[in-house]
Amino acid sequence: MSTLPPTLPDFPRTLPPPAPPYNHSHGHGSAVLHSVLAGVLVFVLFIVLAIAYRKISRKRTVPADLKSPPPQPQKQLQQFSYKVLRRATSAFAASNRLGQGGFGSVYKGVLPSGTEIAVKLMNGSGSLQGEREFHNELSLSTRINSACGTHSRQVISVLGFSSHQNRHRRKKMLIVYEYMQNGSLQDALLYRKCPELMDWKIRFKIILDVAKGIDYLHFSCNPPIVHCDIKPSNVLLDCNFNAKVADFGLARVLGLDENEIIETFLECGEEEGDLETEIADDNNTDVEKKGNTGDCREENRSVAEETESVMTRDVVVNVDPVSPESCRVTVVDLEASPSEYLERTSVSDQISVDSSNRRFLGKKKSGGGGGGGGSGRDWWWKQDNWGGESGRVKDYVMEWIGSEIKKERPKKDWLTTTDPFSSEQEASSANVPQKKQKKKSETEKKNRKPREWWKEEFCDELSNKKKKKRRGSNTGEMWWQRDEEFVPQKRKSKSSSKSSIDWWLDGLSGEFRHRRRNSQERPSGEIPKSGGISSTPSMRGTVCYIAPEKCDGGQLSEKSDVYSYGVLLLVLVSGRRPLQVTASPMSEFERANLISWARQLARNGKLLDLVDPNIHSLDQEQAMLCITTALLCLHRSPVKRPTMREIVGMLSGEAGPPHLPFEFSPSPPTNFPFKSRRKPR
Ligand SMILES: Nc1ncnc2c1ncn2[C@@H]1O[C@H](COP(=O)(O)OP(=O)(O)OP(=O)(O)O)[C@@H](O)[C@H]1O
Repeated sequence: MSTLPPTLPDFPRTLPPPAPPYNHSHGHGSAVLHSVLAGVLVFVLFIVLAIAYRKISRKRTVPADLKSPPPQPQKQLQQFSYKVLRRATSAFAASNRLGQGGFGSVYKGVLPSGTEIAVKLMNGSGSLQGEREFHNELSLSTRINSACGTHSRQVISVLGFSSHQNRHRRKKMLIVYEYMQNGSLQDALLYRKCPELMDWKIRFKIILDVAKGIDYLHFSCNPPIVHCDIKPSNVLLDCNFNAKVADFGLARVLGLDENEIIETFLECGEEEGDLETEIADDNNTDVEKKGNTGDCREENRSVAEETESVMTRDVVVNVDPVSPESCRVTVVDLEASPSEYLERTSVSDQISVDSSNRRFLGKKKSGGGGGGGGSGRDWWWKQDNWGGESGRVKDYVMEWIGSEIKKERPKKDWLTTTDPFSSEQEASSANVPQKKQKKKSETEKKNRKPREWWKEEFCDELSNKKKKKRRGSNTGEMWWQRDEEFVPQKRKSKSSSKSSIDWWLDGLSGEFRHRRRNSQERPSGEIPKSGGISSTPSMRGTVCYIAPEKCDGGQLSEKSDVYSYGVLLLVLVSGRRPLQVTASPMSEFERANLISWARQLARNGKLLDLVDPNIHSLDQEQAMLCITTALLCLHRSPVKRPTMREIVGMLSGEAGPPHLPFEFSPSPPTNFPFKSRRKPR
């Protein structure tokens, strides 16, 4: 019997739908798509990162041609802490004060290592110009330390700096220099009258040292550095009277913009003030307010000043950067009210000029003047131009001469003796009522402001003399009128309209007014920009020492230092200031302007009359050499001045002696009146 297996329920035979046949090409495509997408993403990310990286790295690395100047101050100069410098100078004690400049005081200090230093404390609060000078000086010093190769023995060494800001955000900027035991040449020669400087050998060495120092800046530094403010107070003397050129606050690197030089220094780190330093700040302010009471050098100076017949006082110079022709000088005495100051005006040979910020600075050299005044010469002042009480250079000199002569008038009325009207007055003096009248008018006359009486008496006298001269009478002619005769014919005819005082002022580096010169007279024949606008952003220098072309919109060049060096040479040989009236007689008045006097002596063949009578062991040949070189340096045209290298050659005897400029040769023109000093090779 067969049993059939039970039939399985008839399940619907539904098979799952067949899996879609595997599409090989589709799967491959999406994988490719994914990988492409990922690739694009990576690529984009890479691009973004690359751009970001480039941006960041561009910020960090400035192209080499835009970097200027390469040396960073922090790397080159030591950054001292304010505390260290404060301790070194006994909290800037008055007894340690060495002197005062335009933007602050200089103090003597001793570092813990025993090194003697001089610390210039620049009070930067509110003075942008002070800050700029600070950075400029640091920058230039770094450059001199690094870029100019071996440091010159004739240029001051800057050891370091400190920039400190206290809680009240008052900025103190300090520069540390090597200490120069004999201070500035100005002090040593003109105030202290150091006996050592009466030795010709030492004077001549200083002359040579300064020339070498400037030569180093012009020829060993690349690009050359123009000091822009060569004057006796910027020449410092060490214990052996070796001279060094100092103060680079106004110096410039040829071809570099001032801002480029300074920029790197603006990022200098500033120390945060702590309580101790702030207390010191307060003390310091007191010290500065009290002034210098214990410095024996200051005492010497004031004694010297009392004995001097001419009091000196600094003035403020305003040079408009837009129109340099409006070069103005203002005589300021802070102790006098603006209306008073004219009465107390005196001579100045130390005027710092800077127009970049229209800030003006000056420092008083002595009290006195027309009637008392301050004690001690040190003060500093900075402020914006205050209008009203200013005048042109000519006005200033006229005022100054006026005040000088006024002082002398009670003794000798030398001006009125040549006055054609004075004799008439004297003739009528027998008449008593007229006498009273005369007395009254004389008191009125005496009470006039210098400007007024100068104009009335002196200028009237000049015009009378001129009238006389035109009529054929040459008697009583004044020397500055004769000066015109020595001007080359071409110039003379051009400038016939100039007043006589203009020629006098010309000798005072006062060619401020010779604005339109022909292009050949300018260095490299460059043509002045229209409107007389200076190609340099600011004009800087010291009146009497500043080269005429600098006030004339001329381009900055090494030759302006050469001019200033020429004035310094004359000051060193003669032992006097460039502008000085020492007594009332006419003969002394003629000597008031050192440059004009030197030129006049050269024409008369009496160069040696210029030599300081206090000098001993004089080498006449060297003295003649110095004065002749000075006259060459003082040439009106910068291109005709010798270079500092040539000057060093002439003075050291390595080059042939200079020839007296033709216009100064006593007729017939002769060669230089001494033997060749050329060293045998
Ligand atoms: N390194 C130094 N060693 C000794 N004395 C110094 C030193 N530096 C400056 N002095 C003294 O301090 C005085 C002031 O110097 P500073 O350079 O501040 O001003 P200045 O050159 O006289 O005037 P200005 O700032 O208007 O050019 C100098 O005249 C000098 O007597």
